Amino acid sequence: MAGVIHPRPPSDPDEPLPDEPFPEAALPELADPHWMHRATELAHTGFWSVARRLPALVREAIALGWATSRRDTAASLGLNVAAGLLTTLGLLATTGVLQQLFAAGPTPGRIRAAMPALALAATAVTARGALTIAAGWAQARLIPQINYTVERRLFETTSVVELAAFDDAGFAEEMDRARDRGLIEAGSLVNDTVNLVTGVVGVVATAAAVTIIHPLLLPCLLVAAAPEAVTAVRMARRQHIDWLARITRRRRKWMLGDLMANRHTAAEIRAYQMRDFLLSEYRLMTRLETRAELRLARAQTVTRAIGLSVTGVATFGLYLVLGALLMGGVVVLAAAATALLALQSARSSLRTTIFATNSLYEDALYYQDYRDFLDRAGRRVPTGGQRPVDGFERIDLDRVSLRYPDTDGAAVDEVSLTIRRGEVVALVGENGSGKTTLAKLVAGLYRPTGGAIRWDGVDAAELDPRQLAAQVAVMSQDWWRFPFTARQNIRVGRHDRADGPGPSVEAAAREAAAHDMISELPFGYDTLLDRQFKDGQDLSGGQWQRLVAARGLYRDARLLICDEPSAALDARAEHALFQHLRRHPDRAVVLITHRLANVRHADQIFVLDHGRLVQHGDHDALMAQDGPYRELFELQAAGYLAGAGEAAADR
Ligand SMILES: Nc1ncnc2c1ncn2[C@@H]1O[C@H](COP(=O)(O)OP(=O)(O)OP(=O)(O)O)[C@@H](O)[C@H]1O
Repeated sequence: MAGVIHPRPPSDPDEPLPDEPFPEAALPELADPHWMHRATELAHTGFWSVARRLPALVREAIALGWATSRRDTAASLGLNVAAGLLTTLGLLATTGVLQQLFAAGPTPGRIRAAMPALALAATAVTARGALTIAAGWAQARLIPQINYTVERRLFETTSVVELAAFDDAGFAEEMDRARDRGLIEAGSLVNDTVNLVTGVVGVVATAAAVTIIHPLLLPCLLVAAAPEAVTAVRMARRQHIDWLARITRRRRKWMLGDLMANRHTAAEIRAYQMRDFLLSEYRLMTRLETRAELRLARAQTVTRAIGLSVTGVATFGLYLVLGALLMGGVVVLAAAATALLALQSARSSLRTTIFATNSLYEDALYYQDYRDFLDRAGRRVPTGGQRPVDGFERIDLDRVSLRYPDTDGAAVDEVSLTIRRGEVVALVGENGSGKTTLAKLVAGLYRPTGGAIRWDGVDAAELDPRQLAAQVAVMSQDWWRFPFTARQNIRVGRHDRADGPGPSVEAAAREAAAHDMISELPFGYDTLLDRQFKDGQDLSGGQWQRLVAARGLYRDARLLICDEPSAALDARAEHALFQHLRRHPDRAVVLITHRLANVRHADQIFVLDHGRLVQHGDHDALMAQDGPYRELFELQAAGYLAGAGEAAADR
């Protein structure tokens, strides 16, 4: 669908819509959601193909339930089966009651004779009700547990897979698919399985009772119940396929609604006066949606009317057959009356079975996405080595390269350099030259696709990955605004650190020039930094960056990587931060910045160009050379000097 621009519907919202549909009316540039492939698969599968896959699906669902809670799974299924047996018993007891009531003799005597069967029927109905309630309770307990289990499994996996997996478009899409629908469908899969079992047990129990009463009644009952079952299948599938066909449009309608009622878009929508445009698109979507709903309602009414007519004829036929059997003395009156009662029970159980079959198949398709994703993600969990690591004297990069998936060239190309404890090392270069990628390689976030990184002579791949990560703090260029309090936002830098060595939250905030700013917040360090919650506050970009710097300093790691740590800081905050990024005997700092004044005092400056290391030395040595460092430095310096000159001229 992507890229196909369909004809636009009338822009005037009051103009009548022509008959032919506009499937891509609003926002035609949007492609279908990735999980639509399952919807299409479903639309093209017939009911009987679905039914054939049922045993495997039921096995899968029961295994999932069993792994989550044996007790609740056994109770959900066992109690429903027991309730089905009581249905049979109830119907048989009812026949007994009717036989006594229709027997010859005075009425009081017949009622007395019917009492034992009546008591049995009442007990069966009551016990059946109690079992059904208990089964419902077990089912209600089971489903949230399953939802929780599959959700936990997913997040345990997504949070441990290697970072490189997130650069793989296929992986990201599978993850979205697993999260979007796969998660929700696991609970439904089990729920629908229990419903299916309940429906099938109901049908079998009714059929058993009818067969015991008289074998000839069973085919009569099946023929009478069949039209309603066929109508239910047709209506359920039609409704489902129609629902699928409208998903894209409903999604667009939801997106338009979200644009008009969203804090983040409110300013832009007003600034560009987009209201009328968005409202007209929304109205159009609503009208198309209403038209589709009416079309479905019309079709469903026709199907229902035909179904009911055929059901009426079949029921009438059943009456005729029962009449003939009665007249011929083949069945007694009581058995015929019970058959009519059984018909109601069979119809309701059949309906449950059919709906559950349809839903179960759909659930299974989406649940498969979840399973596929877990398999794929499981293969991308870094294994790492066993060797312990605690600090370092030197980290050597030996012809290290990294090529991102689906890209032509290497982002980092055979770079060799050494970082020593106690040093401040700067990475410099134009946009896209590979600085951030190189820093992530040093931090162990990516594994090199070529060359090796050695910590005191040991290949990083042999080191325990958790211990290695504990040595590193990264002040990232693209930090996230975590919706926690200011204190938590700093503490997550090393959330499991007990009071002991390392700066306190406040000390780290002071070093990053964030303390005063945090103290001025309404609840100080306990202010929640997310406006979407009560009493939440927003920070400016620069204030957030101070907080991120405080987090990095709080982590108190042996290797501190600062990727543009001051891009959003004002001059005073920047000055304060760099006071704390100076040499420290126990740690090394890798600094990436475009503000070259900040790298002047670095022990080593590495200049990158298109992923390759093109210059190396300290500031004085690099300024003495005619290379890119001096060129970039002088360009920046000239900007400042020109500004100073103009300012002086203005005065
Ligand atoms: N996740 C990724 N997937 C694919 N390519 C990427 C990814 N991240 C970066 N790149 C590419 O790798 C190259 C190096 O990017 P990198 O972010 O390391 O540069 P940089 O020197 O830090 O740039 P800047 O100064 O703009 O921050 C660029 O061409 C970029 O487009």
